[in-house]
Amino acid sequence: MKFIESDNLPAAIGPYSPAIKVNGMIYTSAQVPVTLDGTLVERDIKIQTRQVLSNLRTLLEDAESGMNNVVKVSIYLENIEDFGVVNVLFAEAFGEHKPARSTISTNGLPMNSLIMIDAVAMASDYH
Ligand SMILES: C=C(N)C(=O)O
Repeated sequence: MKFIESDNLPAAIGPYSPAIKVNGMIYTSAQVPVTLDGTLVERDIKIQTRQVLSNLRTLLEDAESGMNNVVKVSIYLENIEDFGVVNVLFAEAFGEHKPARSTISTNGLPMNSLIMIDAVAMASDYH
């Protein structure tokens, strides 16, 4: 098992690793909509979704994987009404690649975020 850290991402906001690599697979922690310096972006679902997807992309690339290697995504929303907007931005981020996905709305997210996303992906050296 390898603990993945990245200098290109904000620090974890709790006692967990950004991602773990095991058996050729990358398991990411849920990404929150914060910038590299740890600042929470504006409380707007489009801005927060783009930041989370950007953080996820950076994390996966630093873990020798990538968006096209993603197998499963989990999305956590504060408001299920944001589902449609998130779908549009999700499709932009993943393009033709369509991972398996689950989306749930929750009663509150860390840092009062509107969205968090985590993923399971194949590492590029997976056989
Ligand atoms: C933000 C998280 N991934 C967490 O608190 O688990």
